[in-house]
Parts: sequence; structure tokens; C-alpha cells
Amino acid sequence: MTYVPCALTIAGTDPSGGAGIQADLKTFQELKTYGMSVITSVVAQNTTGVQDINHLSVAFIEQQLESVFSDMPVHALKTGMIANEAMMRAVAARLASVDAAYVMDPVMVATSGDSLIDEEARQFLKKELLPLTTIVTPNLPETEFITGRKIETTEDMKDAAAFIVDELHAGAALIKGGHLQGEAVDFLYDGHQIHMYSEERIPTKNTHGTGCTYSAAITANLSKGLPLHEAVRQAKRFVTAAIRSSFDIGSGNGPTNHWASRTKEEQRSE
Ligand SMILES: Nc1ncnc2c1ncn2[C@@H]1O[C@H](COP(=O)(O)OP(=O)(O)OP(=O)(O)O)[C@@H](O)[C@H]1O
Ligand SMILES: Cc1ncc(COP(=O)(O)O)c(N)n1
Repeated sequence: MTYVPCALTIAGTDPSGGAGIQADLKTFQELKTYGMSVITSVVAQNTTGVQDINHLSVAFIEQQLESVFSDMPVHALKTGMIANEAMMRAVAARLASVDAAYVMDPVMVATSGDSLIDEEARQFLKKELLPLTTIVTPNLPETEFITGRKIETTEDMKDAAAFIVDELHAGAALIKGGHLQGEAVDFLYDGHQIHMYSEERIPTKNTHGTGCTYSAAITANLSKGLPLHEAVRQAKRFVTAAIRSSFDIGSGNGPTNHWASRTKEEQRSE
């Protein structure tokens, strides 16, 4: 039988299609992995910000997890927005018994500045969910919250990555420098070595969903069995291409282009 790489996202939605579950599934599809989703919250949002949020009940999130895990193979999974502690407990309970690579995008605040999870959830994420991860992918504000340190330089980013793995027991930490000036530089610490991923900074305001797309690409690559460093290296190229030809649509921060990394031949043959 042929191996079908299967990836799951556990996250909130974005009806405008740029972030959350929708960005994750588009990324899984582009990277040729079978995509599945468990929805935590239905979010009314678009490129300008968040208009409203409707949380699903914990019982219903548990039921969705059961529907997936009782029937489907899951080779890698990611979590995005999980709004409160009760939801996180339900997800953590399930993850404890699952044998799949786990990518955590510690979503706290949208690009627009709207908060997506509450204070208890932030604490639970740091203490209980982090030790379950294969890799966590915080941006700079999330890194500052998780470490309790100010992050201003690339040295601070590397130290933070080591702290998150050595002291807070994440499997690996990828600190994203999208919020710094200059080159778009990220650092991965895997418990042994620091790896650097650097790309030119693209002058655009259209970065809605970049964090979701990046972590989904890492998840897709892990579901195919790529080693961690290679999974991140290819995901960085994917997200950079998606930002380079992002769409100038909507009146706020426009979405990235998930099919940008296809070759010219692939695009021509469609
Ligand atoms: N203008 C840009 N040009 C090139 N790469 C970028 C740019 N902005 C962000 N990146 C890269 O995109 C990835 C996502 O990083 P970022 O720090 O923006 O995450 P995030 O804040 O979680 O994303 P989001 O904007 O979805 O909240 C990283 O690899 C980062 O280096
Ligand atoms: C459901 C959901 N999850 C995550 C984000 C973060 O994405 P971004 O910071 O790019 O808006 C979001 N806006 N919505």
C-alpha cells in the first residue's frame, strides 16, 4: 500500500481565508499531504481585524478529536489558536496518548493586534503544552511572553531558543524574526545545535497568516518524514515565496499566496 502523509490542524477559523484553519489546509494541500482539521473557535475576521469570536464547547472539540483519531492516521499535527485553558486541557489530554510529530504555533495575538487567547490559556500553554511539542514556533512578542525576557537582537533570539528547550522542555524552538528590522531571520535550536534560516525582507504589508502558513508547512513536511531541520528549511522557502507574491486584496493586511512556490512549469500546465 502507498504511504499517504496525513496532517492535522487544531485551530480557529478565518472566513477571509488568510489565516487559521483555512491557511493550514491550503498549505497542506499545496505540499501534497492529506489535510484534516479540528476547529476550536469560529472567528469572524478579515484582513482588517477580528470582528467576533464564537468558541465551540470543550465536549464538541473532544468529539472532533475522537472522530479523527478513532479512524484516521495522523503523522504530524499542529495547534494554532486554542482560546482558553479548558480547551487546552482537552487537547493536551489527547496529545499525551498520540504518537505524531507536534508543531505548536503559540498563537496569542493576530497581526491586527486583536487578542485570540486568554491569560490562563497563556500560562497553561507555557507549563503544560510546551513539554509535549516536537517544535514550538513563537514570533518575538510570543517569545517575550514565554521566556519573560526582552528580545531585541539575534543573540537574544538564540538565547531564548535554548532557554525554551533546556528550561521549559519544548522538543525544539524556532524563534521567528518577522517582527525585527533587516533580513527575515529565524533561529532553530533542536537541543544540540542552532540553525539559522535567513531570507531577504520583502517590503509588503500583506503578511496576514504568515505564522499559520509557516507552521503548517513544517507540519506537512514532518508528516512526510523529513528530518526537523530540513522540514523547517523547506517551510521557510515556502513561506517566503508565499509572502513575495502575497495578494493585495482586502483593505488591511492582505493574505499570502499559497501556490507561489509552484514552479513556472507547474503553473503553466494548469
Ligand atoms: N516582510 C517579510 N519578508 C520576508 N519574510 C518575512 C516577512 N515578514 C515575516 N517574514 C517571515 O515569515 C515567517 C513568519 O514570521 P512572523 O514573525 O511574521 O510570524 P508571526 O508573527 O507568527 O506571523 P503572523 O504575521 O501570522 O502573526 C518567518 O519566517 C519570518 O521571518
Ligand atoms: C484563527 C486564527 N489563528 C491565528 C491567527 C494569527 O494569524 P495572523 O497573526 O497572521 O493574523 C489568526 N488571525 N486567526
